[in-house]
Amino acid sequence: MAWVMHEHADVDTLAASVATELQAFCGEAIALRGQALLALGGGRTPLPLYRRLARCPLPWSQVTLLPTDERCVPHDDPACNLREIGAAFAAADGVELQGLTPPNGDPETSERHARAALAQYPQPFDAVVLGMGMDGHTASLFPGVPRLPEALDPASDIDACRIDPQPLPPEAPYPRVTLTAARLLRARSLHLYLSGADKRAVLERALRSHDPLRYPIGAFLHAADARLHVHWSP
Ligand SMILES: O=C1O[C@H](COP(=O)(O)O)[C@@H](O)[C@H](O)[C@H]1O
Repeated sequence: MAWVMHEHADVDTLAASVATELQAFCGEAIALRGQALLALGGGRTPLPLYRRLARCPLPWSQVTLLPTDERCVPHDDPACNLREIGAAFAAADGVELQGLTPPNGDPETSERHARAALAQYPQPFDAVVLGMGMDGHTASLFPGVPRLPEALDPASDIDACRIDPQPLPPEAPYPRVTLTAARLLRARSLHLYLSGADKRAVLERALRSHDPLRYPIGAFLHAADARLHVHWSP
């Protein structure tokens, strides 16, 4: 089994429990290597977790955060994952935020920008926090996009790629750049953070499906060489 389920009573307990785990991963990484590197999912669901983690005592100037994926919008746009993650970590004094896209969000240069940004950091990530959409996408690995097989290939040496979801998701209708499954799967610890009955139903379908092209989160749930910790609350 490549996944382990952790169920929590409510969203507060979920956020507190995962924040404590991530604090420990950061502390260990800083003690061993002098820095911690986390890739964090965007969207709304994980924001309470990030606000909670930001209040944990850590030497934040030794922590770097990157989004797992980005919408190609200017960095001051409310749809920008980096902007929302940065706001959630306002209490984490000195934390470094690394964007995947240029400040103007130009889609044409976003893939190159993301690869150059990632190349500055050692591998692997100390922790990755993934989210999941109602269509089974995770990061910006959307079902049905032509580049999905390449972006999901666990043996790929590509770290990031541009994705143009078709149709564009109504809640965030933008071209995207995403970290690839290969880069994310190499993380020292891998977490999927979910709440609500609707997302649980999608998760159950992805667990049964074994088709990551239909449910991209399946590439992580059923990965041969990685263990995904699934954290869920009603
Ligand atoms: O567009 C995105 O959606 C997913 C899920 O977001 P949520 O708002 O339903 O929690 C997210 O994991 C991904 O990083 C983001 O870009």
